[in-house]
Amino acid sequence: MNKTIGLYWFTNDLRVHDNPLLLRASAEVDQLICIYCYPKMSPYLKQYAQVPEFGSAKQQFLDESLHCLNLSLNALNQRLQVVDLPPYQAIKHAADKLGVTHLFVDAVSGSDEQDAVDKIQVEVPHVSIIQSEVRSLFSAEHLPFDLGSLPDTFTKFRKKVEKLALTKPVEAVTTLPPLPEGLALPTLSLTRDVQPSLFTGGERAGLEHCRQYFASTLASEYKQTRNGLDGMDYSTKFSPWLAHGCLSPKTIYAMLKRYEAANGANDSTYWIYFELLWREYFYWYARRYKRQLFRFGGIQNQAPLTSFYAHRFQQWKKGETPFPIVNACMHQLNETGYMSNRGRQLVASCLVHELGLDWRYGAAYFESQLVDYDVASNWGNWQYLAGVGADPRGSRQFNLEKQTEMYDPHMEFIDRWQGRCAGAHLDSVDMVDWPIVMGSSDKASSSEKP
Ligand SMILES: Cc1cc2nc3c(=O)[nH]c(=O)nc-3n(C[C@H](O)[C@H](O)[C@H](O)COP(=O)(O)OP(=O)(O)OC[C@H]3O[C@@H](n4cnc5c(N)ncnc54)[C@H](O)[C@@H]3O)c2cc1C
Repeated sequence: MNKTIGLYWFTNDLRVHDNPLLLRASAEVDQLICIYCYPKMSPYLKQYAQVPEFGSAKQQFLDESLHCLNLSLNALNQRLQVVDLPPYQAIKHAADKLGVTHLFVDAVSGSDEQDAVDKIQVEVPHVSIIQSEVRSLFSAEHLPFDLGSLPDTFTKFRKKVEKLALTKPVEAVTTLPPLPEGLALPTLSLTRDVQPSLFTGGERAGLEHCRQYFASTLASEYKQTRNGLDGMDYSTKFSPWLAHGCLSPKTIYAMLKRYEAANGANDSTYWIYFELLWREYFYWYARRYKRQLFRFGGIQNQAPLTSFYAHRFQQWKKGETPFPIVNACMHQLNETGYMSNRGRQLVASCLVHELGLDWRYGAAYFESQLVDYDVASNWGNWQYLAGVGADPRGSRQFNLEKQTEMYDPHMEFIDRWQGRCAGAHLDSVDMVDWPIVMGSSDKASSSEKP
């Protein structure tokens, strides 16, 4: 009988523990190839984010996560091939060259990845595609509604799912089929200088972070502290590992339940689950709305009133606006690749309401910089704040002065991140900055005015 050859395409599921799809691959094929297609900045992202490349903290976290995954696979006599090709080309090449019979891929929430899977299904029909949820709390069969009937607000969604029993994390993969010989794909070696950073990528660091978090009492105070702006302890900081799939939400949930059993459940421990449900909502939202996630008019298909002021967008990105709290948050993002949830809400509100910019520019800039960038959570939250998403109130404008009084009353955060930007104005206020060249005809016409 012919050998079956599987190809496991890692996307945002960079782990070996609690990975039901990898477990399935290990049982179902005779040989296995593990690939990851290294992301490149798309022309769309370059245009909207207006940066030539991803932020260095984000890149470093990804590289560390891939390195760690490779080590985990090496321990199972396998290896990760980090491929310098777009997914469709890489998979097609492997299918043509080696006769891949099975493709294993997470049920992705990004529409580009799903388009690649759909194209493979059509163009390489002999490959069986096995897709299942690897990075959500629930699976599609688990949900008490069809995806097409996803509730239009988070609260309705939460009420339907929060009492559902969750399946436990799966047992660790202990063996993997061997790698077939003869696959020549252009691969990348990830040897960058490691810079000091807030987070270390990879499942080992992620699991260690969770253990330490739940070994402390922080979870019992989470609801009171979660709106902090600075520091490691006010919120869980699970997001970078969740976004890359170095941690699964089920693993976190299981640890949370163990913590509650040992220390008691309270509003704060529940609120961690509540926030994971927000993530879950956006995961299904992205799968439900696909490309509408990136549409100016959002899922409401109602384009907001806005304009494009190139200068204002640059000020926002660099943290040189007249709003110190916004500047401080943007400096924090540019330096670390991370920003608090409160900060994200404030800078997004500023971009949309104070600066009058198209929300997609802000979302794209976040995509290029955030160490925890997640397509669903990022674009879903931006839509929500721009009033074109799942917000029942339509739109949210934060009063930046009041927010500063509440969350940074002594301006410590602002000073730490140098948010006070002397003389910052939204637009030019000096006549010499106006881009009008006074020629003779201008003089003539201006002299006609009273
Ligand atoms: C404009 C905007 C863009 C955002 N972009 C992203 C993004 O790209 N990736 C991302 O993971 N989160 C994003 N968020 C959500 C949230 O800000 C981060 O998840 C959170 O700040 C991460 O820090 P933490 O892990 O300490 O969060 P915690 O407060 O400790 O929350 C625990 C977990 O719950 C989930 N969570 C919390 N709040 C939200 C939320 N509003 N939406 C979805 N999930 C949530 C995250 O997985 C988080 O790790 C965005 C929020 C806004 C307002």
